[in-house]
Amino acid sequence: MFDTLQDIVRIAMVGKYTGLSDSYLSVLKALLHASVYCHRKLVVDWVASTDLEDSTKIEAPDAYKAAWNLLKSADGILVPGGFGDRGVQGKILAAKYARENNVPYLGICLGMQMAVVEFARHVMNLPHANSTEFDPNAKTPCVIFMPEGSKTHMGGTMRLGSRRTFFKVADCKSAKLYGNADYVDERHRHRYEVNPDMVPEFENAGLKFVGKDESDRRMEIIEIPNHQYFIGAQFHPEFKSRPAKPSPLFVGLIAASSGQLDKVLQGCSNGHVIPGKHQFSNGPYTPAAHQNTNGHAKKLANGVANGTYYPNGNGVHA
Ligand SMILES: NC(=O)CC[C@H](N)C(=O)O
Repeated sequence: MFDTLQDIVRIAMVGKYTGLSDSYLSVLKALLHASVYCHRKLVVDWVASTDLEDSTKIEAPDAYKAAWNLLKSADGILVPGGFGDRGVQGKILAAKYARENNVPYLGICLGMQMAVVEFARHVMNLPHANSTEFDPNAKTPCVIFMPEGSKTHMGGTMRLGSRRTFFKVADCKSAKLYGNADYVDERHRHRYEVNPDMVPEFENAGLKFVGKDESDRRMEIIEIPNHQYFIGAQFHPEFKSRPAKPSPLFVGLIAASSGQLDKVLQGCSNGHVIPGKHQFSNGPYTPAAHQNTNGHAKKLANGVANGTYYPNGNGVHA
């Protein structure tokens, strides 16, 4: 199927490239599933985020030029999840470029958090905005350590696994892509989150938090409504993408990057949901159901410690 596709869609994937991690491979597969759905031949240009940074311009001007050329010739930009501060500035620059030039953008986990920092710095004029992951004493902490976590017990306190996101804005792009669902269960893996106290400021400036958790205090999906496709998710939609069930947010990215978003969104509101539309028939967590489906007791323990856990039985822990 892939080999018969002619029209190319070019996605710049901006990350750290010191060896491909499993999570990048999942993102790659999710891009592929969505591209086949949109009848496009996927070309992924790997852009090392450090190469976009000013320091590279001086130290390795050719790498800097090559990275920016790749970014600028992409139809869409994806910034995946990650940990550690190397290359973070480059991710912020990629989000800025996408936002300012109306280029489709999908930010996943760290890619969403950096889009929030970028928006604070350059739209809201808050030059000291940062995540406390990268500056624990940030003057404007717009991404903060999750209160229920513990800095001294890293492994066990990550917010992990399937959690529920409730759509707060009915006519936003992401809700439509998910088939106008009221909520969706997706997988998580993070320790930091958008500072809920800054949400009204962000929303007044035009960054909308269209998906939140059940507490309404944890931000799950961002959108810039007047941009062609600028979406960030705190969760990892790539983990539930399958060849015949592409992830809706990835379909949105590829559709926007190949001039098909309106058609896809129209299809969604006419009831033609993307085959990847997630199963919503799952009840809230029960230990027996969870253990019967996959038996990952360790993940279960983490999940329960950090709030409500929603198994959904369709490959959540695959
Ligand atoms: N998976 C990720 O991208 C994690 C993002 C960020 N490092 C956090 O812990 O919240």
